[in-house]
Amino acid sequence: MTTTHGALTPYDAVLFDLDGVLTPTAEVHMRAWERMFTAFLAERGDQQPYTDSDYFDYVDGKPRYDGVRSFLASRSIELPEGTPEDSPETETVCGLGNRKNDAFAEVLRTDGVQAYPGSVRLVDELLEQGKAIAVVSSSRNARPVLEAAGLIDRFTVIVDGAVAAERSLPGKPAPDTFVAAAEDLGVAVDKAVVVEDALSGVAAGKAGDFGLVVGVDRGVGADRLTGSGAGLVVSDLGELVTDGNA
Ligand SMILES: O=P(O)(O)OC[C@H]1O[C@@H](O)[C@H](O)[C@@H](O)[C@@H]1O
Repeated sequence: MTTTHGALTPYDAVLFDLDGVLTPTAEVHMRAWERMFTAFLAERGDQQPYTDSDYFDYVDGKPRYDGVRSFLASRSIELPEGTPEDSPETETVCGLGNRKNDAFAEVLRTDGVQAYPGSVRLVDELLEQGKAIAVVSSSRNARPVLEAAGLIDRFTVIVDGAVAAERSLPGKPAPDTFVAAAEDLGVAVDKAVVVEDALSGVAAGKAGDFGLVVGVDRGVGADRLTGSGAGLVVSDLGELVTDGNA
């Protein structure tokens, strides 16, 4: 078995994905996508239902409209792109993405967010050790989610979907958002660790030649995370806490 305690010790910075890594919101995104795509396919009379595999293979970890585009392409469904201003009723790539976002926002409002306790312990230990940390998320909801989870004050560098759009950075699986976060922290990529639960995010870490890519297995499967480039796979970030025993 791979030793996890102390695995982060040689590195200066840790770049955390958010949904599914710090907070259980990957599940909320997943269900919101399922609700939207299931209704969309049913309206079209499509016989092949939307499944969790569709989420993991085409949507997970990617920016909102990239996820829509990627899933529609997998079913050879062509829709106009539209614009981010499209209303959720519009039958466009952007309209469908915004339709899903309404479902996500409703859950966030009604249920709130509790961070994974093991993830909070690791973040706090890294801060105590003086390591640099950042959040790198494809989501435009990253700040509200961090706020709802009570984590926002722990992070000075947050590269989210809105920042990526402002700086014209391509989303995961491209490495650019992680590289930008390392630059913002002033740390070289080979001294930084990427922590990800999505195949697209692990692939981004691998493509960016980061010192280590940690896969967090929240359902994708350890083999697939390793196959996409994870050097280490854990099921909870508490496994990486050293408690002074590194
Ligand atoms: O639509 P948002 O909130 O900008 O999020 C985009 C993506 O953000 C990622 O973090 C999630 O893994 C995806 O499920 C989600 O689709």
